[in-house]
Amino acid sequence: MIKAAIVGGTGYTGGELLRLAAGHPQLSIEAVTSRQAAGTAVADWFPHLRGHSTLDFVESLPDGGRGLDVVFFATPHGTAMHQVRALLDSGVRVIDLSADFRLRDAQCFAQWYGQPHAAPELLAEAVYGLPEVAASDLATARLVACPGCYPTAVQLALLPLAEAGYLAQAPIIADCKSGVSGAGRSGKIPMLLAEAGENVKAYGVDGHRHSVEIEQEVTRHAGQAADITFTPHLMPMARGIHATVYATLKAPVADVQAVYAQRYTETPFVDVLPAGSHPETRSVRGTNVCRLAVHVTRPGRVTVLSVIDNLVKGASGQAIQAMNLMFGLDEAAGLTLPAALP
Ligand SMILES: NC(=O)C1=CN([C@@H]2O[C@H](COP(=O)(O)OP(=O)(O)OC[C@H]3O[C@@H](n4cnc5c(N)ncnc54)[C@H](OP(=O)(O)O)[C@@H]3O)[C@@H](O)[C@H]2O)C=CC1
Ligand SMILES: CC(=O)N[C@@H](CCC(=O)OP(=O)(O)O)C(=O)O
Repeated sequence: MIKAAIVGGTGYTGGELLRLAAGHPQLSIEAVTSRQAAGTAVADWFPHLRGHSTLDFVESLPDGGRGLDVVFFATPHGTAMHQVRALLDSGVRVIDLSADFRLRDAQCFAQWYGQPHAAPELLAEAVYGLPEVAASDLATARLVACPGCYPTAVQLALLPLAEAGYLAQAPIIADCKSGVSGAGRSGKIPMLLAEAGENVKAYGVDGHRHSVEIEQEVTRHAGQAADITFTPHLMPMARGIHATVYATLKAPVADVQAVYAQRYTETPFVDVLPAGSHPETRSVRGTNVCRLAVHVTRPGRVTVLSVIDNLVKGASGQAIQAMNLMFGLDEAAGLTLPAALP
């Protein structure tokens, strides 16, 4: 049994970690923190977890986390980076769902996240935890940076073209839509039903922090610069991301569908749909699956449609997938149920 704790258990991703842990045969959540809910029962906070968790929230990790195998941080950016060093020194591995260890460069982090990095010496060690790329690094990782939700959907859409050397530097356009849970549970006015319902709106067009993360990673997969125009939109739904990614190839490729099918034959959570398909966000709701469809719209131009659940493959499910690989478990342990539909 893996002994784990969650820092930041009252948010959407913390709640999702607890839900997924309830169905995981080898994961035991020993403690879950919240400053505002300390002393109250997890089941009082999350009605769907009644009967699945007997824990009470605690203010901070008991005994500083010592004795645990792994700690998940489901906290806002700028939290984990202050606490990770002590955990690693105690022999506890860390999976951070925030952006604290995603960017390789501390100055770049400071520029996009508006604060200096508190542990820049750990950036080189942190494994960027997209399991479809990093499975072998995850096996030995002490510190894992879970990819952001939009970057997960976009990278999986581009990965086969990037790795095969087919992707041109530009234009590459990622037109993305997200449900409101992507913004967290802290009650921002634009996320209220009366504001987000019956409405679609772009945001962050002049610069979203995920642009730099997407470019950093696609450049790494391609081994050459990738210039990506990324535009997110807020959709009137609770969960889900739909990424429509327009890629330009260096030259026409004979069978792009086969390139995708081949790249993802051994990856349990990427489902390449038959040619001509249009994946739906509801088909992955509550699951760790990314569904992809590839369309060649003219020679050398590819449109990839990619859907994920932002809270599962985009956050907590991906974190558990990474944990499974870190501890030598079945990669899919605890993550196999299909979506609830409709
Ligand atoms: N929502 C999403 O779709 C995705 C989110 N992420 C990332 O995951 C992280 C969590 O997101 P989400 O669950 O949506 O966030 P929420 O705002 O819903 O929850 C944040 C949690 O962190 C706790 N917290 C806040 N500040 C601190 C602090 N200084 N120290 C300790 N605990 C703190 C809060 O509890 P309390 O204040 O009571 O301590 C709460 O439990 C973020 O970094 C987010 O960017 C990543 C991918 C997708
Ligand atoms: C709808 C919405 O607001 N989404 C969030 C992204 C959430 C996420 O996964 O990103 P991080 O983990 O990097 O915070 C946003 O655009 O800021």
